[in-house]
Amino acid sequence: MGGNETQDLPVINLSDKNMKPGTELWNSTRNSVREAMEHHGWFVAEYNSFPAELHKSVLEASKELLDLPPEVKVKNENHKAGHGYITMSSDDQPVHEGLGIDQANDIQQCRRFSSLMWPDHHNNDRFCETVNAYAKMQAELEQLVIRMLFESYNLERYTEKHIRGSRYLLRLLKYRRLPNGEPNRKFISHTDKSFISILHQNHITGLMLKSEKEDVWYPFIPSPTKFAVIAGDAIMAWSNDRIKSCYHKVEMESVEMRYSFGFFSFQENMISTPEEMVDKDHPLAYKPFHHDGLLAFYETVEVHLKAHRTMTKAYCGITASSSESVSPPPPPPQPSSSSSGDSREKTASRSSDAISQKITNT
Ligand SMILES: O=C(O)CCC(=O)C(=O)O
Ligand SMILES: [Fe+2]
Repeated sequence: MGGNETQDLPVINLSDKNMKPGTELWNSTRNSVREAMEHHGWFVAEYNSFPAELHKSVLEASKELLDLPPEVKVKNENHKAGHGYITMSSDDQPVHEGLGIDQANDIQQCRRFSSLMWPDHHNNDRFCETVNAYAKMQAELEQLVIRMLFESYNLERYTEKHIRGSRYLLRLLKYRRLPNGEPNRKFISHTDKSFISILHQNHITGLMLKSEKEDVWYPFIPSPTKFAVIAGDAIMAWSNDRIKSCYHKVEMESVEMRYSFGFFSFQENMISTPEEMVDKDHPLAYKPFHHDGLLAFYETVEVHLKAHRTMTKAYCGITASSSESVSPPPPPPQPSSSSSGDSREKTASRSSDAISQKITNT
């Protein structure tokens, strides 16, 4: 695991009604967000600007969905890796599963998804409305973080275009302890390939977040109003390495099921490092790139490299020899065959529990 563990999570309250742009409270919160992202690569948002029942209802919706038989869940095919059905098993038992709902903030996409999962049910409205309301709430939180971060770098002129070009993936995840009673450590340390990821969950612990500057693992303490906001590989490149993408993993020991909700933002516009991010201490480190191109590239690298953010450097990094001419890396293949909110290792075989891991659509 590496590093020590500590309990003092960096928590930032993002739901104060008085926190309007331009106020002192906004400015100090904005500065805390930037500081935490640069120091740790993540922070915990205390956020309650949504109906309290939404956490409960998205949890019920997840259970209902993930309880479907595997032959139904695999129907959620998506040519974008990590957007479909993901499963890992131990002793032939699924111990980790995830289903992605691409563009879940769009009700039509939720309807398309639910009619695939429940073709015989005429009434999927409740499921659709729940996941859609949940994704919209998460998108608001993500956009609040983007607004604050961009402003903290005096880059607010890019905010609206960035938000308009954002695409969101909601992934509903379920974890159980291994059949032999051992803790589930299948979800190994990795960085997400998103711009920003937001993780939220039920009451079962297990998520660990590594602090970039402290080299310490923090166990996330769940609550319905606590969200782990973490930097993905794309924001690392955009920020010219001022914000490093966050290594995180799941180690869960409970006999009770752990459910979590991953919300991942991706950028449709070309991503290029603003010149304000470059100075003599921070020479330009990345070429402009397409997010989908980065995701597609990650799909081509060897399994043991996928979890590592260093691959972003390999894709669009500027090395001493390439710094002379900054030409963008190739765009993604058409139609886009990219993506994923994560890049967990696909075949993390460990002799102790004979992991057999199957990932669909990745
Ligand atoms: O279950 C969690 O809390 C983590 C999920 C995650 O890291 C991912 O889906 O990339
Ligand atoms: Fe992740």
